[in-house]
Amino acid sequence: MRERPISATGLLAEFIDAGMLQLIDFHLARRVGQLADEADPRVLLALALAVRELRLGSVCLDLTRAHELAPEGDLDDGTAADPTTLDWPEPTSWVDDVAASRTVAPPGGPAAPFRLDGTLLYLDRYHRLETRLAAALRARSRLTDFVAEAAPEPPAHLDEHQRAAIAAALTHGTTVITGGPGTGKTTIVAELLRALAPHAPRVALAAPTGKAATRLLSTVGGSGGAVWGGTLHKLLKMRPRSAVSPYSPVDPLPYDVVVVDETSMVSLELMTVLVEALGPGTRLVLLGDPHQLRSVEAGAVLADIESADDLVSAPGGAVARLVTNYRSNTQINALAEAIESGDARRAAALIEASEALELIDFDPTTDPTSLPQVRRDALATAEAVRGPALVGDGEGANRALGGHRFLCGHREGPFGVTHWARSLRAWLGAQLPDYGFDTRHYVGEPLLIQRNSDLFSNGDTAVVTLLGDQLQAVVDRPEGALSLPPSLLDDAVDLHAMTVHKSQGSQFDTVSVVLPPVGSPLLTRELLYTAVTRAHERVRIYGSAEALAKAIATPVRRASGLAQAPAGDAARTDAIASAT
Ligand SMILES: Nc1ncnc2c1ncn2[C@@H]1O[C@H](COP(=O)(O)OP(=O)(O)OP(=O)(O)O)[C@@H](O)[C@H]1O
Repeated sequence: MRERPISATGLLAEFIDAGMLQLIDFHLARRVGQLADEADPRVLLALALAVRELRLGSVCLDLTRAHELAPEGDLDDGTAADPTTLDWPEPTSWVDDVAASRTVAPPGGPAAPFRLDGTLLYLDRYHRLETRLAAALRARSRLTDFVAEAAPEPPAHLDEHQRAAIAAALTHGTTVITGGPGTGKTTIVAELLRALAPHAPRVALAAPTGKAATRLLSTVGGSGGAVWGGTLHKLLKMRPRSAVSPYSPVDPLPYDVVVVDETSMVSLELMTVLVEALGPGTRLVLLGDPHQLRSVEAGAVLADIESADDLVSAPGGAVARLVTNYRSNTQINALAEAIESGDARRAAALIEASEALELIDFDPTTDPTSLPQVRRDALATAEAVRGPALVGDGEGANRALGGHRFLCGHREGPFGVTHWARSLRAWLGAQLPDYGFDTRHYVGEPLLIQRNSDLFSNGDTAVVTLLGDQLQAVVDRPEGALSLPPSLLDDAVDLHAMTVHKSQGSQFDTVSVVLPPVGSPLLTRELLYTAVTRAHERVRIYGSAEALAKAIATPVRRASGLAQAPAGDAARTDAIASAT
């Protein structure tokens, strides 16, 4: 039985019991209701669901589609109820009741903790962020200073989409370049910066993670001119957990061009701060793959911008799409396309027909290392890493580490990283001499770094290597291997398996994906797509055919009003004026 406070009764109790609301959602809605004398359970339900949706990454709740929401978690105890059997309020009168509540105000209306914009219910702060971002992007789309600029002919070896993307970025103030892995996003940034060097000498290359920023900098940093590289937080001089930057249109970022990689991982808040920090003379180029997993915080900004007609649009803005994956084999590309388009039957047929693709069902109650393919991949990778590590070749060990990776959707439980990494290490410890001690470092130990420093980035990997008679952690850095005493990486974690989330931006020859089980909220199309597209030669999917089909049929729904915000919406513009 789920925990439920005695203050929750009636409708709210029903939704808590069904796994649709957590206690935090309930308490927040109830407190706001108390402060504003709001006792209507239908209104409190709307507020609580809006809080829940924000917690899960949506910017708002569409009241007319609330009945499509699924319960969260609690897979094992079977207490999650079928949400269609719940007593959902009738949408039209629900919207009216919510609109009439003192807890809620319309866009541009008086101060209130929640805003109702049409049928979208927001926490006020997120409505303001969305309004500010839409206004800032639209204002940039009206900048025409770059439009007439003479664009040199892009290099002939690039494909037509890549050439069009470079031409777009040369002649627009804001350009969004989307494309799956290996479609040449990084390649064209190098070409773009070369072409821009005469007019745009001050360049900033940024990304949401330190690792992605370093990778971009090392790949394209040598294209000429002075190039700054780092995380978006560093670029914007934002303190941890702060949403404020000292930069603004009055005192903008001092760059001629700002390029952002891995934009799909950028939250609504961070994107708003970024776009508002740009002066009219600064070009903005956003790169990313909108089909990958979204930011940890609320928002799906890249996907919203790509799908909206007028957020980044002519004359000052352009969206360009790259399509050809030059890195992965064609079967992996075809599988990724089938996943992306929601075609589970085609995905299953491709897996059935291809040598490079495998679906392996497994029993979660048995140890993962009871599966022969798991044992083979784990042992082959550990031996390939340990060999060079034993003879002081840290770079070779890191290269071998990129040969294969176990990726899990879950962190905990039988499908999770902790369980898989622990059992893989224990089994390998029985196969290889001096391998896999819990208490001290060992030769060939694969590590995942989880914090940023001046020397390394969160997400970097390292292998413990025997250098002379010393154990050193050799960190894989884009600019070259870095040797450190392993004690400096004591907070790094075991890398026999990692989460799909953490794998974003990385590539491996072979990927083994451990799918979450049917019923898990993490079993989504984006998770599977992200995992599969990390591989360029071979993919093994550990999970049932049902879980595979379910993942492909379940796109992450992140509600936001960004893509639909009507152009020139007076109410929204007024809201900005009153908010700032
Ligand atoms: N037009 C092209 N012809 C041949 N090879 C290409 C072309 N464009 C890119 N490549 C090659 O394809 C590989 C992938 O390119 P790149 O790293 O730029 O893609 P990406 O979109 O940035 O990938 P990811 O997002 O996965 O890092 C590189 O080895 C690059 O040299």
